[in-house]
Amino acid sequence: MEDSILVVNSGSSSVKLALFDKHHQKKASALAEKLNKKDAIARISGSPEPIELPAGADHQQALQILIETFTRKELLQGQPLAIGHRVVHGGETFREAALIDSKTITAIEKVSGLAPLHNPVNLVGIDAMQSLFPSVPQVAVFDTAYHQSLPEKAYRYALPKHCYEVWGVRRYGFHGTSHHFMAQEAARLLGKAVENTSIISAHLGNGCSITAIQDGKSVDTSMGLTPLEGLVMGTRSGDVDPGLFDYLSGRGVSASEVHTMLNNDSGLMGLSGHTNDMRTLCELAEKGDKPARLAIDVFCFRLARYIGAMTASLTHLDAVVFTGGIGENSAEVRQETIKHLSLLGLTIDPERNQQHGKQTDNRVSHADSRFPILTIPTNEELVIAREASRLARL
Ligand SMILES: Nc1ncnc2c1ncn2[C@@H]1O[C@H](COP(=O)(O)OP(=O)(O)O)[C@@H](O)[C@H]1O
Ligand SMILES: CC(=O)OP(=O)(O)O
Ligand SMILES: [Mg+2]
Repeated sequence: MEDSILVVNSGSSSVKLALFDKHHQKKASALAEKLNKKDAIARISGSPEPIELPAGADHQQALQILIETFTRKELLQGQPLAIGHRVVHGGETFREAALIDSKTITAIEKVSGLAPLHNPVNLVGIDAMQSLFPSVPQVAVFDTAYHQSLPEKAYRYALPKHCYEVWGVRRYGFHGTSHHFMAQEAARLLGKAVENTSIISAHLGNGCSITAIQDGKSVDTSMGLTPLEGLVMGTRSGDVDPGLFDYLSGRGVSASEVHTMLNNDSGLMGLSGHTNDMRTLCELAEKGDKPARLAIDVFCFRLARYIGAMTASLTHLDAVVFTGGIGENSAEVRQETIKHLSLLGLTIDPERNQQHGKQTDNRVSHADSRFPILTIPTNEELVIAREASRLARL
């Protein structure tokens, strides 16, 4: 008898799948990447053999092949009990996860232009799963939902009122599923109730954002109307002067070219001219590559400025938390960032930091640090599986 909950996390060029049992233990996971490219490829975790995808395979094809592989390997027997999807932008409609029906899909479509790298592929994932498993309940878990607690002073831009009232131009915030999980995990590690726990949570993956969490609730965050604002990211610029549009248009660069530049060709990729992969950049910088060093420096300095800024939203602080592929694994990024924050009394313990806090109690801060600094592995898939179970009433 099948007891799986399937989680689908579609990114711009990749799709991640995870299978959980009814008790939310992970049974299997898979990743398909380089989608829509000649060398599209997939892999099931723990299996050494990659799965061949047809050249140029898209999200729909990749999902179908991965589900067939799960079924052939008897990781999935029959239909899952429920399917949870990560959906990046939920606008102001969704304060929490929602069962997917035609109304939910229309609402997701309506805000797709605000997360152009994410929402359209999230919808492809939903459509693919509805075709494969038409009678299974499906749930959308929104990156924006956790940030619906932002106070108005944090979510409004200083723009003419009608921008918000007519067009919904406001800060929404993203990676909420991960930041929410950080609040819960930090509370558990610190032995506190989440309602009394206040942290600064830095989610540093391909997309990067930082959130101030006061007493378990998001009160400020670095991403805005779209997932472009704020920190330096893999290929996204984060904050730039909006005067850039006018300046570059005077030099023959169209708005859509600037959009592509800021989303796809900037950030670590733009500064280094090599790659958006932080691990590779650290290796290159170690060998003396100057653009790679600069990319890391700009990344860490911007992050440090934001950690400082986030303290304005908090009345107390229990910990600064690092997560995401970079936050969990890069001792160098944590060290270089925290170096800028000695005025706040934050200090790193080099040995604990090298071990990513794993051999201790998740702490990478020095005993003298005014506030603890923790590394916590994020687990967006687990949160999505829990939400899917809850809404599907399993
Ligand atoms: N050991 C490491 N050192 C530095 N960076 C790392 C390390 N492991 C992973 N990363 C970086 O993490 C980033 C990807 O983060 P991840 O959270 O997996 O991304 P996504 O947002 O796609 O889920 C990449 O820049 C990658 O280089
Ligand atoms: C919202 C966002 O930036 O997501 P990701 O990090 O998956 O690109
Ligand atoms: Mg991610």
